[in-house]
Amino acid sequence: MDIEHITDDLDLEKTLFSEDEIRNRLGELAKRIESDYDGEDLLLVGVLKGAVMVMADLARTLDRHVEMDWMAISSYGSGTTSSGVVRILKDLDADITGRHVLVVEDIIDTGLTLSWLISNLRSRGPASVEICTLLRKPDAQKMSVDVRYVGFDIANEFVVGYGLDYAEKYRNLRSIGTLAPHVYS
Ligand SMILES: O=P(O)(O)OC[C@H]1O[C@H](OP(=O)(O)OP(=O)(O)O)[C@H](O)[C@@H]1O
Ligand code: HPA
Ligand SMILES: [Mg+2]
Repeated sequence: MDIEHITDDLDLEKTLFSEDEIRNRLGELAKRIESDYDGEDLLLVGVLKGAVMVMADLARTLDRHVEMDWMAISSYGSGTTSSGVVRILKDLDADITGRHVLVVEDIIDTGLTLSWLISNLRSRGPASVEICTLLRKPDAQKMSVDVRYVGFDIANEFVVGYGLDYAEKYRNLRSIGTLAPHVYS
């Protein structure tokens, strides 16, 4: 019995996207990315920790050279205050001046994290900054974010798996789903 089976049985209410569905959709996005950046240098920037799975699978699906770098940021105020204030915990190793940057994310929820991050990256003088996110919640967005590559638009409900956590758990599920009510109580 693998770990996904165990946690699926106990804690997931419904599965939204299976491992296969995620893989297929990333394959489609990868084809568009290959074509859009044909002949260009490309730096993928993953946002820790949630983007780890998307980054690992997207990067391996891309049939071209890419560089990978990571940022860790801590968001404040995305709950009641909605201030969108963000602190950098780990900055990029790379200087992105003049480079094509593709930010890789697991989810855009309110949009506060990415709207802050994109303006921060733009201030560094890159050739371009675009976003690839596996999930987006259109009904939850407080800040509009211009996203070039979206895996799936989903309803405004809390999801876990494939990098997405609830209190740091469930990131290692292979599929994405919602949690059963007993988990929250
Ligand atoms: O659009 P928003 O409302 O800003 O939410 C999206 C952000 O929230 C999650 O990160 P989180 O802060 O939970 O950190 P994690 O990736 O380490 O789980 C997710 O990975 C995005 O980065
Ligand atoms: O729905 C979500 N699940 C997990 N982490 C998140 N961070 C923002 N939205 C979510
Ligand atoms: Mg989280």
